[in-house]
Amino acid sequence: MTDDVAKTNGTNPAQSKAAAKGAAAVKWADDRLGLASSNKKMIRKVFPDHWSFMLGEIALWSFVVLLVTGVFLTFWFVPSMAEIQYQGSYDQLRGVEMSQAYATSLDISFDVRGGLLLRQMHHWAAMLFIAAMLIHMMRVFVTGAFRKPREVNWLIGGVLILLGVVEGFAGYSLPDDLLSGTGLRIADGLIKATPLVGTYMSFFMFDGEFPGEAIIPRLYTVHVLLIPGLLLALIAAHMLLIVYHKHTQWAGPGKTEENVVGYPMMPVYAAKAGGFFFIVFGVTALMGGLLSINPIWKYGPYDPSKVTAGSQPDWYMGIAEGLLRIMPGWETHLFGTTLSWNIFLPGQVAPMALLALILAWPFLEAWVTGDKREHHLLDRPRNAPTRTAFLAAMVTVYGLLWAAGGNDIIATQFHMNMEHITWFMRAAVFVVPVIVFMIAKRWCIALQRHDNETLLHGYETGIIMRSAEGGYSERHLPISEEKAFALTARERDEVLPPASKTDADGVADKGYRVQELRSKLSSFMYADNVQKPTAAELEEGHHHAEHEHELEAGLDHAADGHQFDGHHSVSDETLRH
Ligand code: HEM
Ligand code: HEM
Repeated sequence: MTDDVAKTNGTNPAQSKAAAKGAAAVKWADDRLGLASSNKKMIRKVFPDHWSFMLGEIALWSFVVLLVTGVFLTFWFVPSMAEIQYQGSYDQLRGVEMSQAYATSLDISFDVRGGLLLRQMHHWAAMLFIAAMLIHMMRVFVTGAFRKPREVNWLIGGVLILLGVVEGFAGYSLPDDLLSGTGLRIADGLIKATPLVGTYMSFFMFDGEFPGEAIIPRLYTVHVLLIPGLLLALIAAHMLLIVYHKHTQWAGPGKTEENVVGYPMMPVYAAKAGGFFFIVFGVTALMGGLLSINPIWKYGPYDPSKVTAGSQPDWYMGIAEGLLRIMPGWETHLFGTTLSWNIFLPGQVAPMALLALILAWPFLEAWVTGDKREHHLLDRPRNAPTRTAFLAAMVTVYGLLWAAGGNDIIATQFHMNMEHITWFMRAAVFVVPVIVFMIAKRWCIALQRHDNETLLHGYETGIIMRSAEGGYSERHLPISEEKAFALTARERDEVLPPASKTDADGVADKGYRVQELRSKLSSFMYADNVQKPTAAELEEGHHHAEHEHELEAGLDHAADGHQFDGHHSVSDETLRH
């Protein structure tokens, strides 16, 4: 800054005076806030470029849209369950007794200018927020971006997704229409199913018997203050950790575990990210303007004696719904109380167990491999077949439960028996993910093999050559150095040797069982993987290719300009890996 001022000093006195004033102001602020030095670093912060890094940003910007539209909604929404008579402009409900929360939600939809747009934008942004988080989480998982040093950010992410879902559910409950109340009724059932303390918890939450008068004002505080505050704090921590760790990158020439290659924050990345905010805002505005969502006027106010046909929860609740629908009606009666496993297991235990398993995966992987190094280069999904297959299995569980949540719709649309669908789903959620796991794992391994083929023998050109003897063969050409580098920029997987019952001195090893489990998991996870070719194999591959080249020398013209240059198909740099 002072350098710039000195330069201007020499040129124009009027300008230099203004610049000196500006510098003084900046110095004043910097002395107190220390921003200049930290900003200097931030400005030069490098961010690698890949489309998949956009997913976290979609989550971020849709959260901003939620904050902005949510604040507007608070101007008109009254979170009260006090009964009033609706007198707004929606004819079909005029004169109906309803809560003030429902009446003001109707007002926002019909009588506040732009209100429906904002309500719908808010709701679409909520859908997008959770979808973006989930897909972002999958990309982090499948590329191994959760490895050291990013495990804490992975766990923060886990809390973010959980809070996001609860926040969405709380929002969905606020308008107090029939769908809201039906959702709350399910939540009440889930809470009551907690063994021993369930009823007390429900009474505590609803301030007495369901539905009571307290739930909407309470959910309102949770929805506009508590959870947004927590989300904001955690997102800030998430971002700070990304800056601190630096972003991961894909392997390629010049990109190592020690550097980050990409665009600087200023001006490129800031402009890109800033522009992206407007795209996300624009898309949600378009959706809010054009696509109807949650038409709360359709079913009327909440009435515990009514249920709606055809009501659907928001998409992210689909799996909870599916779990509840396929669970057999198990109950235990003990000392005059009923333990409702039919609700407790699918409603609380199963979703939490699934989330815990996914969140624990990085730690499980690190324990099995014993790898304590930092990783800044991403794994190609195929190079971690077990991890990728596990994700495929989880997505399958999710999809099946989602379908199970719509078993009534499947039954009516496809003229099927609902009982049959339920029975099918009960078996399918255990069997199909295992099959998917096996297929996905073999698929990854096949792709690894394909990579090795390409490295050793070049890529298939589709050009069929006829030899002097009359035989046909396909022409292969070497891949570029960049590609060869990227393909070989991975490590060999090590499989732990079987555990031994005694240590080196023949004394029984106490940790034997744990070591045995670890080595079994290690061979389950890594033994079938195809390792990248060794330097010697690559060398041999290219000699072989050269030999072929000599044989084919006279027939070379068809390969439209590509020179077969065996020496360069595998560079020295590649061999280093
Ligand atoms: C409110 C929700 C979230 C927001 C706003 C958010 C935002 C971001 C952004 C902008 C990035 C950098 C760009 C990118 O890699 O996409 C990032 C990276 C990351 N996020 Fe999130 N995220 C959220 C939720 C999650 C969740 C649910 C998880 C996982 C459970 C997660 C784990 C991570 C990790 C491990 C990184 C570092 C990845 C790397 O350096 O390659 N995040 N997040
Ligand atoms: C992650 C953040 C958020 C999510 C996922 C979310 C989700 C939702 C959803 C799904 C609804 C139901 C909308 C409908 O009636 O169709 C809703 C309603 C509402 N939200 Fe949010 N919201 C979030 C943040 C906020 C914030 C930060 C505020 C205010 C500061 C807010 C204020 C409201 C209000 C006042 C309503 C009731 C309006 C109405 O339904 O008529 N929300 N929210």
